[in-house]
Amino acid sequence: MNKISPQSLAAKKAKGEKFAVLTAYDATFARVVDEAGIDVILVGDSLGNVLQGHTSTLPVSVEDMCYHTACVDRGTEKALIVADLPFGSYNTIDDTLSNATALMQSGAHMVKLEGGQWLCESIRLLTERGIPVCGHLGLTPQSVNTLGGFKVQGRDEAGARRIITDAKALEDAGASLLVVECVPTELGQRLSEALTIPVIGIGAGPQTDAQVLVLHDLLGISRRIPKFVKNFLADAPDIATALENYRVAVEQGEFPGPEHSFD
Ligand SMILES: Nc1nc(=O)c2c([nH]1)NC[C@@H]1CN(c3ccc(C(=O)N[C@@H](CCC(=O)O)C(=O)O)cc3)CN21
Ligand SMILES: CC(C)C(=O)C(=O)O
Ligand SMILES: [Mg+2]
Repeated sequence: MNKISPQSLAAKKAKGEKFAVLTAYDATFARVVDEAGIDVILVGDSLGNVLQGHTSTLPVSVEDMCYHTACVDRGTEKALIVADLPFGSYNTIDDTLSNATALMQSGAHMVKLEGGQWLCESIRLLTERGIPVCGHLGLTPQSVNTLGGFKVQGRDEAGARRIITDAKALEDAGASLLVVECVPTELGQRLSEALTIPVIGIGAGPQTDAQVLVLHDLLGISRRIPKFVKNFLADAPDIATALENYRVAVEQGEFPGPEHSFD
């Protein structure tokens, strides 16, 4: 049984303690991430980019996600495992419940889905059935074709208000965590203040309750490196130390800096 829970993460926020989240997709990296003291491992659909070589997350299947979640589960002792529901796997309530069940039976402790108010009924049903939920707002990569690219979201006041309204709706529906991707620093701060549940930022500035990065980006081996990424292996002797340095930098509020944030 993992030692980190939605409740222990909520308690950290209540005490003003920040925590680190990192992706992993296999047992060996999951073990190294777990041993670095990182509280949450995200089995992200970013595996479509970093493992499969696609230019988006859209081709990733539920089968792919279950396979990698099971691999990560075998390498993890302490961390909470969150698995992405991939593109097209939560279009209907029935699909949402059966695909989330498959991820949980593969070893996930929580599922993540991208979107706002339209997801509230799904989130209510999932939590009623014992499946904790992480929301994902701001730049939602599964919607890259409707967004018109990987662009910063919530730059104007109306857009920022829409994201805050969505975030409160997800929390009210029962979400335990919220990822916010690529929004201005000020909006990252407003979201963290507006919500009781921990807000995990990626390109959302230093004021969020937690930070997440893609493992291969942090190690400096990804094809394209977004602005919000820091290569932690550049100043470390090995991968284990790089991951520990990332965790400490997040916990102490030293990462991300202004050079990794949008204003
Ligand atoms: N390797 C990897 N890292 C990620 O962070 C990641 C993935 N893959 N795949 C899924 C999504 C896609 N993500 C992305 C991809 C590109 C940008 C990007 O190019 N952002 C611009 C912002 C442009 C603007 O100012 O509007 C940047 O400069 O970082 C951001 C997030 C985040 N996720
Ligand atoms: C970038 C993070 C938040 C994600 O959703 C993923 O890795 O798929
Ligand atoms: Mg994802």
